[in-house]
Amino acid sequence: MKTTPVIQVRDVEMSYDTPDGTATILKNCDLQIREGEFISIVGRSGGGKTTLLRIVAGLLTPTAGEVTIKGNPVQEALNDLAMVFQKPVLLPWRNNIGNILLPLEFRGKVTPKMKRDAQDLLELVGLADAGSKYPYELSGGMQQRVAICRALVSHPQIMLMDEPFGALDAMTRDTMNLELQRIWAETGRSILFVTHSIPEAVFLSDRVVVIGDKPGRVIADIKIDLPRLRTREHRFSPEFAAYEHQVAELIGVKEGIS
Ligand SMILES: Nc1ncnc2c1ncn2[C@@H]1O[C@H](COP(=O)(O)OP(=O)(O)OP(=O)(O)O)[C@@H](O)[C@H]1O
Repeated sequence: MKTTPVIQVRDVEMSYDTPDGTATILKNCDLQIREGEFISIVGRSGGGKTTLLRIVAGLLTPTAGEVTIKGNPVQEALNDLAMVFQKPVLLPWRNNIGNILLPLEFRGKVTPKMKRDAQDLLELVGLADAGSKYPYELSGGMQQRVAICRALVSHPQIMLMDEPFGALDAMTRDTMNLELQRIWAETGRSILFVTHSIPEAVFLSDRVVVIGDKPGRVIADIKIDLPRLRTREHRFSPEFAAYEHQVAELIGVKEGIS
């Protein structure tokens, strides 16, 4: 893993004018992500996680501070980024290969090589036979895998993922965690991942970043020193439990760990 920061968030602030006055959602927010790192952002609901991710994606402009991607302003680096949302948002009238190729179509002509790449990605996520099928023929977890293929097809250096497995049942979510870890290991992407689930964050991440609320800012940046590739069994180790408790305490979770 190289040490060059691919994402640099410096002193970011985000405020909104509301009928009750100015609401400051993020303040003095600093974060650095290096090439190939998997970073999760956790924190209380409403603490500003999605806001921070959208600022990094260039979808929101911060009130103050800056975000750079490989040293450039976000707006000049959009080709380096791809985003995966909580819902897969696939076009129902296009088959799955057609959905995956969509970002490339927006940029110009789709070549046979790009089509082969899309098929390779389907194989990577275990859906080799799904290309000619339509989204409605797939389960929620399979559709989210197609959405991940769509994010990967343009070879972005950075994947931004906003609670992508939040709508899945626990078993499917576990499987998707393993799958995402494998894709991350095989493709070498930097991933910034927002989640409500502390076990998911600990399982997937090189570092778990905890956002405190009112206003949101980074209150802890915890290195997860567990071996790769992680297996289901790692979830039951004392080291894993210790990380879960450390993160839960920082968030202020009093009972249980979501
Ligand atoms: N356009 C807006 N105007 C005013 N307030 C906003 C606006 N957009 C978001 N907010 C507020 O910003 C805060 C942070 O929202 P955000 O979605 O980033 O939090 P979050 O940590 O991702 O929450 P959750 O975990 O529930 O998804 C919330 O209190 C939200 O109401």
